[in-house]
Amino acid sequence: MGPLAQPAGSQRTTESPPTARLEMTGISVAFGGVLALTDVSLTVEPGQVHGLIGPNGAGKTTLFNVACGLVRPTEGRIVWRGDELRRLKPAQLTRLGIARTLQGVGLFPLMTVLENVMVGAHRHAKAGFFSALVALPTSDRDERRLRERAMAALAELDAEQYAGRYPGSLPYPVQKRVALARALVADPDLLLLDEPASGLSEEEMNELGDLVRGLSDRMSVLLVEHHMDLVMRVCDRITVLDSGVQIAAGTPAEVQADPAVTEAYLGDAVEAEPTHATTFEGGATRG
Ligand SMILES: Nc1ncnc2c1ncn2[C@@H]1O[C@H](COP(=O)(O)OP(=O)(O)OP(=O)(O)O)[C@@H](O)[C@H]1O
Repeated sequence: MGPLAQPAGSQRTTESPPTARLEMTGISVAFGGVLALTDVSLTVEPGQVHGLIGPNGAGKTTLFNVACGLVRPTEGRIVWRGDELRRLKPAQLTRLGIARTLQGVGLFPLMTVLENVMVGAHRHAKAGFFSALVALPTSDRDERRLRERAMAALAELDAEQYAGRYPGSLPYPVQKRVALARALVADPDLLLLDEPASGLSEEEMNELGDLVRGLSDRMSVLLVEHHMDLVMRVCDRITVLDSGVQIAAGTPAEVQADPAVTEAYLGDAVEAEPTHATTFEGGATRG
């Protein structure tokens, strides 16, 4: 897969680098009696790839879900492009210039690959299958334009040959590429990626790393990922959570050198099943 070209219809050029900033400040989330996050702050700077890491149960997915409106924080502020998002809902994301891929794949099984990607380009696209059906364009001209954009996104991810197939008939890594094409076709200013490398081979992961790095000249990326090699290679900054609390933040080198981080991961490796062991420094993975 090569670096993604600007999707057709995009307004941005290389002369106008990304300017959108996501600021999450003092975020706390309680699920019943469980404090999943306590006073966590994270800013994704324009055009940066920001990694979010931490051992199992650290609160990564919860913070990711706060960023995409799936979880409402108990406390804290979310500011996107200078505006506070008080009641962020997943259905508003595309219109706000935010796209996401979730853990797993999440493609609609009864739609073709092309239709799945077209849904991603629709500014009112919602999360459900029937909403997605409604979101498909009605006019021939709209449909043609969307189809072209979706095909361009698929082509950039080397997946255009699967356009007419149903997701369930495709290998998992191809499905992941399609899910990424669906997120990118809307030409977002912020891309939220939850464990994009899970289930990928080393070569596919390297390609994904190149792709994510290449995206940063036109969008910011928040990356939740267990594969340390990938995180260290592609991120400009990293936030580390442990037990719902931020224990470190900085460049990959700073985070790697932080004893609190090593300690958190060592504890996790000791508690984890042998097959899920994580070593922070060796780039070993789990998930
Ligand atoms: N819907 C929920 N209801 C109750 N507790 C939850 C819920 N979602 C998460 N939690 C709890 O919140 C804490 C943080 O979970 P979260 O899934 O955000 O961690 P994580 O860092 O993404 O973990 P992993 O790496 O294992 O996916 C955990 O203790 C988890 O059990």
